[in-house]
Amino acid sequence: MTQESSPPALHAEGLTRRYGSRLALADCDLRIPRGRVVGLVGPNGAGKSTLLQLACGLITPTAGTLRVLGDRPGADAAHLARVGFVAQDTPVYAALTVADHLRMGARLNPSWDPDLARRRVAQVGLPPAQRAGRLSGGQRAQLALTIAAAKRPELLILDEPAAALDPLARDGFLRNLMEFVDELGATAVLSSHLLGDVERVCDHLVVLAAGRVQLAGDVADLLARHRRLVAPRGALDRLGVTPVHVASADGYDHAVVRTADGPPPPEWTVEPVRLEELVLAYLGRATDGSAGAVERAEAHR
Ligand SMILES: Nc1ncnc2c1ncn2[C@@H]1O[C@H](COP(=O)(O)OP(=O)(O)OP(=O)(O)O)[C@@H](O)[C@H]1O
Repeated sequence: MTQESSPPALHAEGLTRRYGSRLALADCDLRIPRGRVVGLVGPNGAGKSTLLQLACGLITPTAGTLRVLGDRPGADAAHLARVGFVAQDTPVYAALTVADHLRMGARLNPSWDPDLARRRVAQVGLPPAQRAGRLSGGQRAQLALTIAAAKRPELLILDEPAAALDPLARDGFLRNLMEFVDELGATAVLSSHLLGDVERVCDHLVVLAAGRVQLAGDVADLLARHRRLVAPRGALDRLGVTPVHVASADGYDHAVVRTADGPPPPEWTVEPVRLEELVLAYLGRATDGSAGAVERAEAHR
């Protein structure tokens, strides 16, 4: 089966999760194809960790369905082995050494790749005899990534893995992540508040806000489907389309619109939209309460 013909990495239909009376995810439909590096972005409390924990089988949906690699998340040990997870605080066992972690990984995971683990530990300079409690935040993140990747998962899920790292450590971490994904031929889903990181490594984007999917699709398609219009303030009223979002500055309106809304009037300056602007436009729209239909760019590859 090719990556395109195999079941999607993640397929949610009407996915809903409540914590008591709090609605963390509301009726989400989402289809993430395989072979992508997916950026999951959204403000605090948007439901990102909830979605990732559902995908790992750590929690179950209140309503709706979620299929991961074609199966119920955490359906059995074999399915668990196909998914690697690096949780938000990149947890490791403080009293165990780096080498202990690798030994434990080998015992617990049938598909463990000892060569990959040893090679990566050496490459990122993790001292095997060092207790994990004495590693820096960046080193702990590298160890957690190494353990998740040495399972040789088909899907690697990372919840804000680089949040606590300095720019240099983050750069190294992301480079490593990309090498892993290439080497494993895996799909990766990472949540992040750092849009620069998402822009750098992700080719698929999911924007969540208030527990709902606001935007989803391959980055190239999403960028091609939107543009930025700039015109003197007030001209927008004559445009006759509903922009995704408008920001005003220095007497000008900057509107992010869908290309499907037709050609812009001649007095408008048309510019390509950047990923950060696109994300902010959809988040702004969700915050304004003007969110309408979810925007999706279906994957073509
Ligand atoms: N165990 C829990 N018990 C109760 N409410 C929870 C629990 N976990 C999450 N929530 C609530 O669900 C909503 C979504 O939380 P979630 O952690 O999924 O958001 P997030 O997008 O990952 O946020 P952040 O970017 O701050 O990590 C929030 O309102 C949060 O308070």
